Amino acid sequence: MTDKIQFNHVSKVFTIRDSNERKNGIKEFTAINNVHFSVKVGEFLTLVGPSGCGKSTLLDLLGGLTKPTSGQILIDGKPIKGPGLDRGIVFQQYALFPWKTAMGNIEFGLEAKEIPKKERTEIARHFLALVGLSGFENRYPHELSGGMKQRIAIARSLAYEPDVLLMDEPFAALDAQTRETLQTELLRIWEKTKKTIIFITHGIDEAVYLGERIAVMTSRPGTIKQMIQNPIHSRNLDEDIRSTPGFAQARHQIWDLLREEVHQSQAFERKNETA
Ligand SMILES: Nc1ncnc2c1ncn2[C@@H]1O[C@H](COP(=O)(O)OP(=O)(O)OP(=O)(O)O)[C@@H](O)[C@H]1O
Repeated sequence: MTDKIQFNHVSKVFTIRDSNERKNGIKEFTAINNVHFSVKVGEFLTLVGPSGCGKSTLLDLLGGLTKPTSGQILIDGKPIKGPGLDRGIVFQQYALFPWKTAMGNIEFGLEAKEIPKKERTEIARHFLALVGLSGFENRYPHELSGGMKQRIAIARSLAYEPDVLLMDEPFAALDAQTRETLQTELLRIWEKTKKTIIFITHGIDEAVYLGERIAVMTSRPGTIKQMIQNPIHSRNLDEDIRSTPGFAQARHQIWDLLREEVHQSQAFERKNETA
């Protein structure tokens, strides 16, 4: 399989204001350092790491919302120049337009592609059905549950047919039961659509349940500590995979890798709190 995405030794340094610094009150802060990995066409990669290790920065770079300080990110062999309709992004907060209905929200991305109204409606209906929300076409976001809103956000991202779906802790704000249901639905959608997915999470269980491969990140500055081929990924979605010994083993392996990173990240946060 060919590479869809390549991170070639990517680093991102932010400049931040700091009154204790001599250099005009400006300090440099390395958020991610020398990140180097690739993702195959149609692959589902989960990225797990401690708080503040640069997960969202990495996704923002992929989305073209910000640029690397050094290194290069390629999609289909070409450097990313900015945001594009080839990449759909789903954030933790649903980011739906409150004044648009479910259909209106899904159709939004299609308007940018200048797809005629009739076709837009057909496509939106198709993706509403794909996320299990047929019948909710005319509901406004405030009339939907958190899980439903996130399904709409996923449908909206899929509707304009991006090759790549970038997901930044999309289920973090949901209750445990809804989260597990949506995780299974996301896998079904992925099997049907064959999108390349990069999914960021704090949760080890979520990373193991979803990822074909799991990238474990170090604490700040974030880099890839280890890339793990998930031994339990090919399975029947109706099976209770979370209770299998393979799942427990993968979970344990990742926790072993993360433990030290989480402690470092917490120590950094405490130090900054008292500074
Ligand atoms: N625009 C910015 N300017 C300055 N610093 C930034 C900026 N964006 C992020 N950072 C810093 O870079 C580091 C990485 O942030 P990022 O949000 O990518 O981490 P994260 O792993 O997604 O965190 P969390 O798991 O808590 O959501 C943090 O210390 C953050 O404060």
